[in-house]
Amino acid sequence: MANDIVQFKDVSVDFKQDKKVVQAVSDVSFGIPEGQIFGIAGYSGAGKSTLVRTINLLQKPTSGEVDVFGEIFYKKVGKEVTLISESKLRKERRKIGMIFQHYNLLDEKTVQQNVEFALKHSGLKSKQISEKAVRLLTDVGLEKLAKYYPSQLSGGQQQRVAIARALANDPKILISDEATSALDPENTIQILDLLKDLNRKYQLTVILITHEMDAIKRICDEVAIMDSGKVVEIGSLIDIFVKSTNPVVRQIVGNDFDALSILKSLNIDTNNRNLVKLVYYSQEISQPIIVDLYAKFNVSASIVYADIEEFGSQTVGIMIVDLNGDDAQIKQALDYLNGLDVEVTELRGEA
Ligand SMILES: Nc1ncnc2c1ncn2[C@@H]1O[C@H](COP(=O)(O)OP(=O)(O)OP(=O)(O)O)[C@@H](O)[C@H]1O
Repeated sequence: MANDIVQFKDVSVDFKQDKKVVQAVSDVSFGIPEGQIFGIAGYSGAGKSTLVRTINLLQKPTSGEVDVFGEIFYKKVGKEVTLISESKLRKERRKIGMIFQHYNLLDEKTVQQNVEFALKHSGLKSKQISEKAVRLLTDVGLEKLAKYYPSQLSGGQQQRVAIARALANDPKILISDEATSALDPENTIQILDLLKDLNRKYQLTVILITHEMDAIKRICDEVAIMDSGKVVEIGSLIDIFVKSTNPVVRQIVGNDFDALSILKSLNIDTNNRNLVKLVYYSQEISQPIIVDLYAKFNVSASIVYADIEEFGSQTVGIMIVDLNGDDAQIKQALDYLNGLDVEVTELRGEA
């Protein structure tokens, strides 16, 4: 689409290992909209890092096309290759920052010098470089630690230095490849929230590669699920975590909203019961539903399972209820729920 900052078109990457060929990425096509926090999730070995390394051509595709900033960076159809020039690629790469699980800081340099090092080829004078480094360290909340050495910092603080360094050349895209995987939960949350702040403040497109679903749920706008080199499904958090029925996606993102798996794990048979799944998008709604169904339709709803989860700023609730009452009134009750913007799925006889 026109506002995609990255577009993959039929991208494949093969690696030759001994006599075997490993297809790390297989015919992947999708776009990453500018200004989004876009998650790429999947198990280890799914091809996430390899795919993302094709953006700045750290990895050339075996076939397919990668467009970045609206330009063809690489295109290979048959034997014909179109490739961005070496000098242009060098310039464009500065607009693509990267952070990883390992911080890769220079131990013998201070925090500020680590950031300044990334500005060596920026064309700025040394005073401007210092000022910019201090500004970047302020952005990541480390201005007070500018004179410290990496070994004196916690993992979360070191990752903040790596983020400041990745932002040194004012990138338009920040690729985060498992950047929170080695951090404890508290530092993970702080780094994720920092990425979100930077995304908002600088309209920075963030590509978040992770196997941590909580990270995706906390900050991503959209997510692509990868498995065995392929993209299995792409969508909003609600599309993927709440609505997807793809078994591979469910296996990767969990079954919190998959009624049949929930019932199976609770050992509950759907036959001979009026089990209904209700999904709703507001925290206040669950209690009134139960009360309303009885008051308005004389239908009693006993809760078999209930959960509420946060997806960014969106709250989503799920209840599985067993309805008891007159058939006609149950039907009216379900119609009523549909009208309340509650998604209703009848589960009778499903498993
Ligand atoms: N340079 C390489 N040479 C050979 N095989 C490779 C190379 N890089 C990756 N692979 C293989 O390609 C597949 C995809 O790897 P990739 O690192 O992209 O997956 P991933 O989803 O990012 O997983 P992880 O988070 O573990 O890195 C794996 O089977 C991996 O072993």
